[in-house]
Amino acid sequence: MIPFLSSISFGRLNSKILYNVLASSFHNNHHIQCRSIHQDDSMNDSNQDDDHDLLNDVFQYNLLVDLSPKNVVVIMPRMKKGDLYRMRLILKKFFGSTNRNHLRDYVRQESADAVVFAINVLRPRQHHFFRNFFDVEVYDRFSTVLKIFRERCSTKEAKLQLALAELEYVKKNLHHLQECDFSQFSFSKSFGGNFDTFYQIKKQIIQERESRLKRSLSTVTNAYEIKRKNRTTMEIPTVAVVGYTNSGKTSLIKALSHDTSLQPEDRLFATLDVTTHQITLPSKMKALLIDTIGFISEIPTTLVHCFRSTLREICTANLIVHVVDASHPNRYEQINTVHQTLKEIEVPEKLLQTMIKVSNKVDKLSIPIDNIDGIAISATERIGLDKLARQIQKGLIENTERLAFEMRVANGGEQYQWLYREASAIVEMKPDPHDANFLIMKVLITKSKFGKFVKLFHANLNSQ
Ligand SMILES: Nc1nc2c(ncn2[C@@H]2O[C@H](COP(=O)(O)OP(=O)(O)OP(=O)(O)O)[C@@H](O)[C@H]2O)c(=O)[nH]1
Ligand SMILES: [Mg+2]
Repeated sequence: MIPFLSSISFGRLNSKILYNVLASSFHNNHHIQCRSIHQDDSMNDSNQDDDHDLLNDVFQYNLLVDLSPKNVVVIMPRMKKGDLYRMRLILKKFFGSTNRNHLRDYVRQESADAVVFAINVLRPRQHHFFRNFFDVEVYDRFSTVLKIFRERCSTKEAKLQLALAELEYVKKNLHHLQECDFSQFSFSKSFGGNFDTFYQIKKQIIQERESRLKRSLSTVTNAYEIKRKNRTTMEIPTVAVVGYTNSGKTSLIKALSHDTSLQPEDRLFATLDVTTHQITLPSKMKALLIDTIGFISEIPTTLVHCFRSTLREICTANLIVHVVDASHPNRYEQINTVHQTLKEIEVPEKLLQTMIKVSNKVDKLSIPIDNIDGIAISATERIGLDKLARQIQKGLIENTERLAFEMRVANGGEQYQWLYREASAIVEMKPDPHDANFLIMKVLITKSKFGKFVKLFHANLNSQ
């Protein structure tokens, strides 16, 4: 059965009818068809951008379909993002309005198994109300993202980080619980007290669990740090591949590294663990590409913070490659989201300035490649990969202050052996035309190793 996802969006406050209905069906997550049923002509004045946003958001919620092949109704307030004040008013109006009966009829008519509110966080009271009112599972944006993370994360670190994020969510909302009417529950008896006692006990349990989780996380993170430091001492430069979720980061890494274990997927948050993959650049210099978690707009900051230790890989990389899905209608918003998130996790200014922007999926575009911003590539069709590899190499050489130098060494001699072992890359090696016992070697080397070489062999060299 093809999962069916439909969306209901509330109209502007001053419109007579509060919502219009969008119904969409998905085929293998690739294709979206939308039919808009306007309840009232006043909705027809909605500008196209709004509808565009709406469709895009509906598309984002296909991730839910992916998790549970059921019918899902998405309720989407028509308002500017982040306009919390209006959001509250809309919800308030909705609470008191007979429109909710329309919505319930709609949910029943579509035989929906879940209702998603396309807003960041529903208050517990609202959640509780809607859960009973619709008599199906109710999600907000935060719990949707958490649900997906929970289903997909596999490493110990990701699991601990997620548990911490969930706890943040519970903690943040705990004081709102006081607004709820819990008279129907029997907890006060079992806790031997009133709500305050219950609240205090809950708070204490949460605090204890939080410190336990933080302790375990720091052990795991330490092990992770040791690995990272080992990499640093190996002096293999690292490149963090970042971007909006589903932009093609994993596909690009797979194309550059030929690592068949990588599985790009057409779903949001396919990658939830940071992994590294070795590549060889045109100069034969080795580099490690770091596959990272995709960013998403309006991701709750608590979640970003909990993944901070994982995302620290980005801050400590030698270069950042930003992958943009050039075929996505909302690519500019996605670019902004990525920039904002990078700022939020405090990526050093130098890395931001030297960041390489890559426009992926150009095979899906009809415009000429020259008109595309950044380095135009297609990871799956292997377009533009050589140019990108050269650009990565250039960026790495500059950011890691590596030097290129050429010298004449005895074939098989001490200097030859040392350079062979220690240089980042042997760019070129050819016999000396005047003496077959000697070679002309062109190498890439770190500044510190260059110093060592000079000291060890008392060489008088000029780097390039
Ligand atoms: N047509 C086309 N599709 C691509 C290209 N690159 C990636 N894709 C598809 O886009 C989808 C997402 O690719 P991924 O590589 O998993 O994207 P990601 O950025 O790693 O996604 P997350 O890990 O979820 O953040 C997959 O279905 C890929 O096959 C491309 O150049 N052209
Ligand atoms: Mg990925």
